[in-house]
Amino acid sequence: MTFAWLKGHGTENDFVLLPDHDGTVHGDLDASFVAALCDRRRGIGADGVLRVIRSSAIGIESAGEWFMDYRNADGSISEMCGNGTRVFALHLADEGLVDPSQPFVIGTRDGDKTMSFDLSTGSRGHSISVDMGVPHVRDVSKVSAAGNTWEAQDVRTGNPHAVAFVDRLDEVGPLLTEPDYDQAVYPDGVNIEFVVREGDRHVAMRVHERGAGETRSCGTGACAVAVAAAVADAAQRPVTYRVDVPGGTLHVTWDADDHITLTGPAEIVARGTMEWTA
Ligand SMILES: N[C@@H](CCC[C@H](N)C(=O)O)C(=O)O
Repeated sequence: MTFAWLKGHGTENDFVLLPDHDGTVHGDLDASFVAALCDRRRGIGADGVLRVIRSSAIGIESAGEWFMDYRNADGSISEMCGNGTRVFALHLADEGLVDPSQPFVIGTRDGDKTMSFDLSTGSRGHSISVDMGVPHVRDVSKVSAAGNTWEAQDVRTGNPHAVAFVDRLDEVGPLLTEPDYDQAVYPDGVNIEFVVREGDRHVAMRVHERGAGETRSCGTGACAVAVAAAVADAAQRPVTYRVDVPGGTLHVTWDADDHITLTGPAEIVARGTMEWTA
């Protein structure tokens, strides 16, 4: 099989994009194929795959023509990827498949998301916002790493997150293995964020992602972190947090209508075709 691919990232959370508009190229998108593509030694290398497919072709109801079929680096499916939405939207705009001068909708497994480009700087794609919908704040459980245990706020931003405020980001160790968490609270696994305060409405985080390990950024995670910080701060909404990640900076606004908006950059860095023999 020969297929086209692109490589992009949002604050260094990187993705292989697979154009497959009618679903005829990749079929069911096999998990072992996704894992091989994402492998940083024997594949292209990425934290996840974004298949670009028509909503009608994947059979999921959406007001948007285009569906972000997201897969983690290990081949597992997640409901949502915040950084992925911006990279996906930039690709659609680059290919002339959407008009970036107007907000437009893309489909995801967490429902429809409205994308908006800030074209004011003239550098299209360098500031893209996504309406992430309404977060769900649940209970507190515990997470452990490097011999330490912290309380972690359960926040759902389309996918599950455990947000732990720590004194220093290096006290969680190298995060080469998954931190311990309460499997009764997160039976389907969890993305775990470790957060420090940097100033007023300003935090920094590291993340261990379900299905990908430690990554340089996580958009849904940044949203969960901002929500956890706003809850801890008893902040009046609307409120905006700057969230520094190892791969850059994101901004998260939690509005009076309860919706969260994630804003950050996106870039397409490479493209090619690949011969694949199973
Ligand atoms: N990096 C993503 C989140 C990807 C999905 C996550 N690993 C999960 O399994 O839920 C983001 O930017 O949100």
